[in-house]
Amino acid sequence: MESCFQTLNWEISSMKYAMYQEIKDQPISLRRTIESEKRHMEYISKEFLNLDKIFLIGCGSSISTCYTIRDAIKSLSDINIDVQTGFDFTDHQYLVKDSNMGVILTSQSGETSDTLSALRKAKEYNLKTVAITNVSDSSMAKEADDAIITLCGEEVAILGTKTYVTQLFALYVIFFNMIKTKESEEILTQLYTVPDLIEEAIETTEEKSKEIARINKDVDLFYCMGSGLNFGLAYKLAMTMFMEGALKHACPVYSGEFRHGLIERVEKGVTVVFLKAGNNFDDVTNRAIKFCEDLEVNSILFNLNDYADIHPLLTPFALIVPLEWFIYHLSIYNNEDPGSTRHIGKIRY
Ligand SMILES: N[C@@H]1[C@@H](O)[C@H](O)[C@@H](COP(=O)(O)O)O[C@@H]1O
Repeated sequence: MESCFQTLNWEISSMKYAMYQEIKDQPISLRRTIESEKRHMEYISKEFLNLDKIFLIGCGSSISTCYTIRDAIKSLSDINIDVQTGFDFTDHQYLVKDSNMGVILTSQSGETSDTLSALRKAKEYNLKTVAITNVSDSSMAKEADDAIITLCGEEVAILGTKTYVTQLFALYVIFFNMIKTKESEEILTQLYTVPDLIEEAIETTEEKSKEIARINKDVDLFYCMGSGLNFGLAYKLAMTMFMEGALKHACPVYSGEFRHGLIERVEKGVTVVFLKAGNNFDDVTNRAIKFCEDLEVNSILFNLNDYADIHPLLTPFALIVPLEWFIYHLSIYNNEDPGSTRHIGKIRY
């Protein structure tokens, strides 16, 4: 498949860090990917429909999309999905040759060694494999049985912006096409409004997020909490956005686990970022928010209802841009380039 890099000619402003332009590139990346890969994703959806089990493999930003789709569809269907890191799949997964299972490997670069070795193991056991990657001539794109190529152009910022939304989008198309209910069809219809939604959020959410960043610029540790499908986003926020991007300490917490650890640490001076979908997934998150309020914890709330009027199972698409602006400006307030890296590059160790 022809590389998309030569055809994209976006101007990178020399005055801003790479992440700035990459936030802005998200709508065009989505539109190009939809135009080029929509039918292909629907085909993969059919191919994977009758499998006994589907493994989703990735790491960092890429595994966060796997957690999100797993948790988004589990309230609507009993599709058997198992999310694993490449290392776990390679080192600890028992497999039987020729079993009726499939593996979807998510990787911006298509080269991450742990995910690549999982692909090679899946092939050794003759399982169906599909890579979702941003690099059309990467090892994963070449070695998997099939590959969905996200057309984002080069992504420089370490934490993953446009590759995150397009990868997540591809997983939604694949899995929501497997569920034929009225609700899933409504979600699929709304999914195709996401490029417009993101375009609008890029224009309208920066100032508010910048202010949140200013207020919290000296915070050292951010706990990131969500339940249901928002756990995947909380994971991405902590692992790649705060730690890799803003170089701040952070820890993802599943809201259901709040009272088994973090509850003993919350007090005035501790900061918790809550992600809310505004539906009944949020019961346990709401209880944690109330508990923290009573203890004067520094709570930062990103709630779907404040940003978009879409189905709660699409929440990550509505919250990602305000979160990106928050991380972008938090980094600037701390004199850090949000896209740079200290020890690990875009192409891995
Ligand atoms: N520092 C990077 C992360 O930012 C990235 O999310 C992850 C997965 O990379 P890829 O999606 O290319 O497999 O690898 C590294 O850990």
